[in-house]
Amino acid sequence: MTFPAGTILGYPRIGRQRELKRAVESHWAGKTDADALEATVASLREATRARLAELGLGRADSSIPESFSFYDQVLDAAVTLGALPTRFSHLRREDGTFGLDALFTAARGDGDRAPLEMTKWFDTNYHYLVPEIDENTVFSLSSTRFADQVAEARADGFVTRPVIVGPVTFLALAKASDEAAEGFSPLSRLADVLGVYVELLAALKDAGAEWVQLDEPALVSESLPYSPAELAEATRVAYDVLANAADRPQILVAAGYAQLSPEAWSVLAASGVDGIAIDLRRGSVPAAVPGLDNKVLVGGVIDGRNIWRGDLAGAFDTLEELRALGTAQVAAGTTTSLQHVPHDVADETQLHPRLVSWLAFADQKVAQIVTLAAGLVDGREAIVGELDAATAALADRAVAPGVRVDAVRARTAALHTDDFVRGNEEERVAAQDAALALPVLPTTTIGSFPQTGEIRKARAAHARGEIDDAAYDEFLKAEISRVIDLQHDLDIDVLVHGEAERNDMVQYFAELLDGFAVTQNGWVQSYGSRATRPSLLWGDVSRPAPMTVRWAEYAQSLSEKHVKGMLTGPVTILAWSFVRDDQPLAETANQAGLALRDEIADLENAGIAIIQVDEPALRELLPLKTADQAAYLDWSVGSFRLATAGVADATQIHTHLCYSEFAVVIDAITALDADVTSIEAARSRGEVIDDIRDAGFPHGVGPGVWDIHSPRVPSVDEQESILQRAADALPHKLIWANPDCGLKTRGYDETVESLRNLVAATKNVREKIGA
Ligand code: MET
Ligand SMILES: [Zn+2]
Repeated sequence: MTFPAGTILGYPRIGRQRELKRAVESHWAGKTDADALEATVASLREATRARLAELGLGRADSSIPESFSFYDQVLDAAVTLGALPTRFSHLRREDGTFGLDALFTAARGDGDRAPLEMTKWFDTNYHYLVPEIDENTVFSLSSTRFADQVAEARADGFVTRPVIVGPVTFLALAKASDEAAEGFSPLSRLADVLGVYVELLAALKDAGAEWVQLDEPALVSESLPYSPAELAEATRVAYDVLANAADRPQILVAAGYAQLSPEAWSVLAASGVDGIAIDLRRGSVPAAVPGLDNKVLVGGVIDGRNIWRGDLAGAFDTLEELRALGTAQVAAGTTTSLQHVPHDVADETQLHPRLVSWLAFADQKVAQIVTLAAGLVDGREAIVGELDAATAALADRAVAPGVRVDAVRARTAALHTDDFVRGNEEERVAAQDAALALPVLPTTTIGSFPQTGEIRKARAAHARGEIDDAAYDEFLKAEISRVIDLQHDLDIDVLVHGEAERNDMVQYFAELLDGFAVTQNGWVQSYGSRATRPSLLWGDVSRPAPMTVRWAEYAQSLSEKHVKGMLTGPVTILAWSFVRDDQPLAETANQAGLALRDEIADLENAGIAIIQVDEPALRELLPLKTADQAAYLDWSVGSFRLATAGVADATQIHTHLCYSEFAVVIDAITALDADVTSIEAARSRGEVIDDIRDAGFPHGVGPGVWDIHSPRVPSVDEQESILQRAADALPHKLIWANPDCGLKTRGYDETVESLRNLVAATKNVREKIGA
């Protein structure tokens, strides 16, 4: 059984108009029952199949992936393997399976039953749910969903290729449950999950699948708790069992996001699997190794993670190079699932046509795959017109106005090491102490206040032109003044203006900076039913005019206390946009850094004494390969320093990072040289404080005492205990009291109560430490 000449590793599942979001949220709200939801998503899958066939993928040759998920693909695997934590056992049905209610409850929690933890999927902004495994986890085939979807497609005249997280990646991404013994490693349960995968393969075959795709991106990563050698050995064990299963479809193992480790590559080549899909954008053509002669090799030459039309001729060259490895067949593929890009450039009506001609969203990438596949079958001559058109678009992009701006380039070229260095820390501390007159354990928040329906309505009305600029300004001023009054009432020490003017912490800046475009429909799933709309960073970045100064100045005019200036940092602006791929990220980051530096100078001149530059994405972009990490940290930290190093000693720079894996990037966080850093701490009840102490972190630090990701109101005691833990471990002078992250997703009732408790907790601790 051969493989099609071209395929994609997965397709966006949220729907062109975010139909999935609407359908599941309506179900969660109790407005639609499970049957209605199932019917809606079945029609969504039907539309996806029809669209992919229309774009040129074969209906019956397994080239269309079945990559639908209600919430997350790792959760789907956990449910199918029966591997939900015991706190959800009661949701198992009489026939032993888990239904939709179990899936959603594991994702979202239920009263005291905490949801599965969520974390970033490799170096993307997509979040998966972390399986919890221990010695006693019972694995058993607990859902027929994958097989049902194959059958559904069959009935519709399609032979699709189910996409499932593979056994090694499933366990490598899991964490030991709270019940596990100290030192337990989830991967030690490999032999036990394999039996279930064997059963699953048989069920898929029975339903009509001819190929199955097992995703094993763990095999590219050097950032997991297992070495490449351990992961390769697990791969050997796993695929020996699966390849020898008596009753199975052909197996394609897919490993995108970076170069497959040489160890895993050799193991997979020597194994009995039928195909291997590799990433040739972030990886290169691998070495010839024994066992390839009977394999299909899917060359990931179309980038699943960016939105550029790119170099199609170069992609075809790479496929031809792959043929020299002597595999049974070479097919054209995407590097990863297309779940990381929006659906269709054709849905954008406001973008400049010239920019549009350089872009490829998911549907355009499918068409590129179809072109490359035709070239593999019929020869380069057959597709030369398409290859040349893509090359011409690249050439046009290189010379278009705005892509390279001399004045911007002259500035980055003239940068000097001094531009990245702030004044001596001791002098800074003295100057800030004198200038700011803050109490011990100052209280503050991370920036945003609740984004009420009223705010969203006003923003939309303004965007539609229903209220004019003056009226919208008045609205925002009233909102700022309300938020300032509230903080006065709560007796918070360092205030914020609340960020009501921002639709999103990156897009707001993208709209005001040169070099960016924003989309109308470019939604990308972030987690569950949540999607973001990344901006397109296509040209040289500069700041035509101040972006936040007016609001900061107005807010400061309403208070005797300090109001923080609030900016998004250069690394996060890059990480949460689709960035240009025609120059090193370091150059783009410095351009953004300089734009922010100008903004910070203007804020300082306007009398803002404390300026916060958020970098929640600093950890996320950390390369998966250890060899690449130092260079990344160098330019990312550098761009933050470039943004912030121009201020006077007396101006206090804050930064905010919302994750607790502090230890992983502690040196980089120290090197940011911010005066104060706020981080996530509440979910682990302050565990990260020990890392901060052990590292001898020299700057101010605000370990979040309230987990804002949950609607729960943390009590005074709860917040006090985390703050007390900090006071016991760290010099009191360094500690700040604040929530975990911004409050924009919270409601006002819980916000006011939680902040009141935070202030009370802080006052209690101050008293105890005699401050
Ligand atoms: C994801 S980090 C968010 C920081 C931002 N200043 C806010 O409060 O919303
Ligand atoms: Zn945050």
